[in-house]
Amino acid sequence: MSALRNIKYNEEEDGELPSLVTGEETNLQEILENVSYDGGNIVSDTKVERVNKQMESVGNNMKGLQKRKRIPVSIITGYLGSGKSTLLEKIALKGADKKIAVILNEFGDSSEIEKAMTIKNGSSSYQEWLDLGNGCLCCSLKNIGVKAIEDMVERSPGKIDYILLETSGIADPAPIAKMFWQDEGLNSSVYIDGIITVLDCEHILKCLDDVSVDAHWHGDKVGLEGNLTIAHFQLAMADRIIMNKYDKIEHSPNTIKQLQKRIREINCIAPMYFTKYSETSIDKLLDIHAYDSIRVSDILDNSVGDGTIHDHRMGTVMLTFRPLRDEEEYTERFLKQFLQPLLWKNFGALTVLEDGSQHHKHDWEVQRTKGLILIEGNKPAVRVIQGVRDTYDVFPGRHDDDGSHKECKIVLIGKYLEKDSIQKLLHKTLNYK
Ligand SMILES: Nc1nc2c(ncn2[C@@H]2O[C@H](COP(=O)(O)OP(=O)(O)OP(=O)(O)O)[C@@H](O)[C@H]2O)c(=O)[nH]1
Ligand SMILES: [Zn+2]
Repeated sequence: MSALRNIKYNEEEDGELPSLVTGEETNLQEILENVSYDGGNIVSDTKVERVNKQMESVGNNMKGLQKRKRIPVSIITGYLGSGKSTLLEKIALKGADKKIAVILNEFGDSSEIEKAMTIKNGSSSYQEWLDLGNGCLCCSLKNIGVKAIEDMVERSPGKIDYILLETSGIADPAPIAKMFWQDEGLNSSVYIDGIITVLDCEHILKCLDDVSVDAHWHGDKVGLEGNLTIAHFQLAMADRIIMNKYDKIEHSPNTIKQLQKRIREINCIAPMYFTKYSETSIDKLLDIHAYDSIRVSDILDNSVGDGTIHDHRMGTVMLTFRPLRDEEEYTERFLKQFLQPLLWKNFGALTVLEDGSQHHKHDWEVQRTKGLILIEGNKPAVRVIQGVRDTYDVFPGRHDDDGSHKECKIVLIGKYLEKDSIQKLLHKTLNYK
């Protein structure tokens, strides 16, 4: 940001000063009309113009700075009793040098109030709390939550480096993640950095296999349609998976293997960490940029497995395909004829059989989309696609320096996805031979 130059009068630049005006001159009016002056200094118009330009660029830089100082929000989700609060406390302790605001979104359980929202600033902490009352962000309290977060950021300018938002144990994180995207106001002051899902190693398999729709878990009804539980959604949306309560399974290697396989079938891209009492280093959890373009290539590269579906209820589909020929194929074909039908028309739910009858399969739904799209042609470009349910955003990507990416890659995590129908649609759209 260029410092403002001094605009005091100086002879060579501003020409000679008009003779002193005593007020007794007969042609006083005429003299005054010929003098141009700016705020007490008599300087040339060019200088005034130059200063205004500088003011403008300083203003833009300030806005840019303001813009840059957006605060990352990490959403911490996971089943009741999985260890979310334990994780929060660990992060707050380890992050004592960082200024962290913690927001709790419990089901109006007043005992949570003492765990109020704290902004840890070294030793002292500001006790303020955000009570979202009886209900949860994912179902009904969105706007209150958005407003409260905005107020909090306004109230403490420069005092917050990170926001950790703990959802209630049976909240679906997708609508909460979308809220950060869709709300212009929020979009200016905060951004969603990633979703951290805490699992209870001892109970999670039982919960995922609990097919009776009215399954009870800790006394809360959580069975959803089609034998899916909230745990499926919390897992599908995870950008980091904390396999907590490892002490409960550490002596049975089979359980550990079975657990890893099962979790990977649902979400094969999020890094997984086994922990005891949510003990893990915080640089694995903060600043992960899971929702913008910075890290998407390594996220896609580190995905394990081939993304074939085992748990048809909720699984990951991963497709790699040739770079797109040009901008037109990207917008007219890839976006309009592949991605949008996939996200918006619960494509695949309704299939017309040979005899013309309609066969209504389970409604399928993409929970999370991440894509790295290479566009060739005379204006080569890289696009990063980030999606939550039916909302997607496109960011300019960066050609990796070593040019290791030769193909496009897209990962979809969702309900009842069928890899071959999606593959067929893609091949048809890009008329693969
Ligand atoms: N054995 C064992 N217990 C744990 C571990 N982590 C947390 N706990 C205990 O599990 C219980 C629940 O932990 P919380 O951190 O309150 O879990 P939570 O997800 O915040 O629970 P809700 O807020 O009710 O959704 C507490 O008694 C913790 O001490 C662990 O790794 N091993
Ligand atoms: Zn909810």
